[in-house]
Amino acid sequence: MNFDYQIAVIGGGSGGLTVAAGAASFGASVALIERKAELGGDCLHYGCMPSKALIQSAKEVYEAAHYSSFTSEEYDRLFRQAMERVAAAVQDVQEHDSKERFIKLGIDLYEAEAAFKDEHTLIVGDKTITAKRFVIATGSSPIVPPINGLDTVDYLTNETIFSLRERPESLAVVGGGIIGIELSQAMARLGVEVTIIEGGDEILSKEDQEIVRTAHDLLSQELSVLTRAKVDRVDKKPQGLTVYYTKDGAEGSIDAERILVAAGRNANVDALELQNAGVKVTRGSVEVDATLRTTSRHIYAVGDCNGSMPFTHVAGLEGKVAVSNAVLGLSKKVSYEKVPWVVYTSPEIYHLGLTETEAQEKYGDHLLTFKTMLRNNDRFMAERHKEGLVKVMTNQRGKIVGAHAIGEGAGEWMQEVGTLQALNKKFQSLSNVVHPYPARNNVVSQTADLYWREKLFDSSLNKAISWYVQTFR
Ligand SMILES: Cc1cc2nc3c(=O)[nH]c(=O)nc-3n(C[C@H](O)[C@H](O)[C@H](O)COP(=O)(O)OP(=O)(O)OC[C@H]3O[C@@H](n4cnc5c(N)ncnc54)[C@H](O)[C@@H]3O)c2cc1C
Ligand SMILES: NC(=O)c1ccc[n+]([C@@H]2O[C@H](COP(=O)([O-])OP(=O)(O)OC[C@H]3O[C@@H](n4cnc5c(N)ncnc54)[C@H](O)[C@@H]3O)[C@@H](O)[C@H]2O)c1
Repeated sequence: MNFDYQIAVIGGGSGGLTVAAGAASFGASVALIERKAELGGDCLHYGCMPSKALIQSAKEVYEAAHYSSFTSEEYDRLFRQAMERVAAAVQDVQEHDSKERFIKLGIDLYEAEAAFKDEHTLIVGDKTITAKRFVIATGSSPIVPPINGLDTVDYLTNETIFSLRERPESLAVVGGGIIGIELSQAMARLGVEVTIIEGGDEILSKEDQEIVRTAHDLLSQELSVLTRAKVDRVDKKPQGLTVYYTKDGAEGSIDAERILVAAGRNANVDALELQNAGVKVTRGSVEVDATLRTTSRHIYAVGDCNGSMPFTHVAGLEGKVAVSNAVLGLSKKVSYEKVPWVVYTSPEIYHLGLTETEAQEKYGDHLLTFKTMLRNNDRFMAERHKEGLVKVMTNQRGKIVGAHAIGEGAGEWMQEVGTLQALNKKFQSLSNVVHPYPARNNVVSQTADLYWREKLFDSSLNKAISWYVQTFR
């Protein structure tokens, strides 16, 4: 059977663009279908890029506020400037992800929503295209929980918050996950009074508990955090709204000008008519095996839509694996064991592998945990950023099973541990690498030194060395 294309990629975000560009570079005929006017997906338009631009602007304002206090009018102006800077940053990257770039690679672009007609046919707007293989990369959208009255207020999500130009006086945030926390801190630093309402026991539920406690304490200095709080309803008021919630059995309420919903993500699968192609959806996401194949063998799924790990670098990783399998015919498996992530709060949080609780469950008495508090490191003392810690867990031989940190710039300097793990090196080998003093990553080698201290202290080798020094030197 003849097909219009060898590969049709649905979705022009982080995952889809990686697949389309990779497939075209190997000489495949490729169709890329994107329902929005621009390529780039959530990361570029409503996610990583605008949020990181906003976080940087907010950080500068926050640091400046240590030296001179701003009036309400000055905060209004700084807020507008921050939002304009966000738009400029998105525009910069948009040029990099331009349609022309992909057309030049020989890819046929379709600007329409795609739906499967049958296993090899897509309806794309008023056209029909066929392909031998498909990669679904349709991403995710914000979950809007069924809260009474929420639909009567003009609530914000990550898709609308970056379009704000006027500073709200106050903001209630539903959800204390990564999105809620990053955006809340940025807003607070731009002069918005923020209250986070989190239904679970703690914010940032996927992080190591000790790291979360530090993050919670530090964030509470800048904004209000309510945990174990269930939002019951939202009432619209002439000026803003009131959020009613139940916390620990008691009812409470807060008034706010705006409300942001950051309550998790839903995979974008509804429009695809996946049943027509025999593709199964499990727990709301496209079901895939370790090679990223769906229940239809010629159809693959990458990125947020498959429910694995909703990060841009994971969409990129999966995109590369999908190219190997769908284009080159390999059966490469994707592994998430060595995938780190960073929460871009101030200070940043770095996450790799198991948390301490998970590692203790898995390794029990065989687990080694090495920890350095930043207050015991010269650079963090010098910069007066002493809050935070580094924690690395290994097995008895030094194989890294988890690494976590909270501290100024942790997203950059902790990746040293991620690189060691990816290269299958033992944690203690870092002790042999000379670090320039007082670079922040000294705190990582300082932590690796603890391995030797633990291993040598009280060991028979240490006793023999002591005997040798005392007897012969
Ligand atoms: C506020 C925020 C901040 C974030 N920050 C970070 C961060 O700092 N680091 C990080 O790693 N991750 C971050 N993420 C997560 C990251 O944005 C996602 O993991 C990433 O965008 C997923 O890429 P994707 O290709 O799966 O989906 P997307 O990038 O969302 O792309 C999917 C594309 O498919 C299109 N589409 C959907 N359905 C159809 C259809 N039927 N037909 C045609 N087109 C369709 C959509 O329009 C979209 O363009 C953040 C997310 C948010 C919301
Ligand atoms: N720095 C980064 O890499 C980065 C930044 C932002 C987002 N992301 C990605 O996006 C994903 C989604 O982020 P997210 O924060 O939306 O989701 P999430 O699932 O991490 O957090 C959602 C939070 O909302 C809470 N919640 C849900 N319904 C609620 C309700 N009705 N009332 C009160 N609380 C409620 C949940 O308990 C949870 O803690 C992240 O897991 C991450 O993978 C990554």
